[in-house]
Amino acid sequence: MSFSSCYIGRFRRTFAQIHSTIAGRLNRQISDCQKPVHRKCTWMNTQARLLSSRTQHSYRRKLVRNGEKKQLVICIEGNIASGKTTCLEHFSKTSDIEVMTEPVSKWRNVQGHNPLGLMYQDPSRWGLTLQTYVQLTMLDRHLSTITAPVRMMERSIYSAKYIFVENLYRSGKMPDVDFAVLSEWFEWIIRNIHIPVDLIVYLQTTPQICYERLKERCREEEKMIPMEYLEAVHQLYEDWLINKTSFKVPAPVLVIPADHDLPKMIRQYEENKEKILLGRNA
Ligand SMILES: Nc1ncnc2c1ncn2[C@@H]1O[C@H](COP(=O)(O)OP(=O)(O)O)[C@@H](O)[C@H]1O
Ligand SMILES: O=c1ccn([C@H]2C[C@H](O)[C@@H](COP(=O)(O)O)O2)c(=O)[nH]1
Repeated sequence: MSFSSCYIGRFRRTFAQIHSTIAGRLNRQISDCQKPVHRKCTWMNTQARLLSSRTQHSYRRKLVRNGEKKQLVICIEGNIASGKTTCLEHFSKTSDIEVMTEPVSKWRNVQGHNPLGLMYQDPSRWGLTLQTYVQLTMLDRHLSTITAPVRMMERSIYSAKYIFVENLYRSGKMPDVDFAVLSEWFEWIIRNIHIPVDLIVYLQTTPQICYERLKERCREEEKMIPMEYLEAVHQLYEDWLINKTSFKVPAPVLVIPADHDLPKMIRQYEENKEKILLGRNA
């Protein structure tokens, strides 16, 4: 087999895997968000109907998650090492809440490769690779079946794009063409797939505290992260969720100050539990 046919064969297999992952998570129905339509059709038919519906009507139809019901989806957002996983651990003890951490283990090992580590070593070369995989795995998380009345998940497909892709691009570490490809992928996803988020819980920290916690956690790939990186991520989060000057915020935001020690954080989580369970920020 020639090098090119072997390469094309591998590309086709990878594309088929990605396609079946996403398609498998989707209900093969189309929905207009206000008026759900319950028509069964194939993935290809769905695409065809989406296209035709867009040309004929002003409202937009989106693909929906398998078995989508009225469960609440809460996304926990915050800087690296702000305490998101620790927060989820706390709420995992509550009945009726399903917690879902970020798929970091996948980002550290995809078929024996470590895109997270590669990205930190050479962001210009590997930023696109990591963020493409982050986008896929986060989409997979958003579309997976919810098994409890409330789902709390760590970060979202939105922060992957609005914080991490944006940071790579703004810092000059992502070439224009990589940013354009990722942006078109992202825009297609949010235009065509319904990704419900009911509340964003923002763990608001100072970059200095995150730096200390990052050092304490000591994840191998993150050893070279400088303070400036955490400051840039912090500013992007503040502009998105507090100042609301950068990107559209997909849900109401509940801000929890998170520089405090663990006992105080747990008290704050308990104080905010009812709001979180109701998906409210006030
Ligand atoms: N309130 C806190 N005070 C001190 N250390 C904390 C606190 N919350 C978390 N940590 C520690 O900080 C590190 C990062 O926390 P983690 O929950 O993994 O953050 P994230 O998931 O946001 O990256 C971990 O070592 C964790 O034990
Ligand atoms: O889109 C993303 C999301 C996360 N990362 C990096 C940042 C951290 O090194 C790890 C996991 O983040 P935590 O805040 O510790 O959960 O993944 C990224 O590069 N791009």
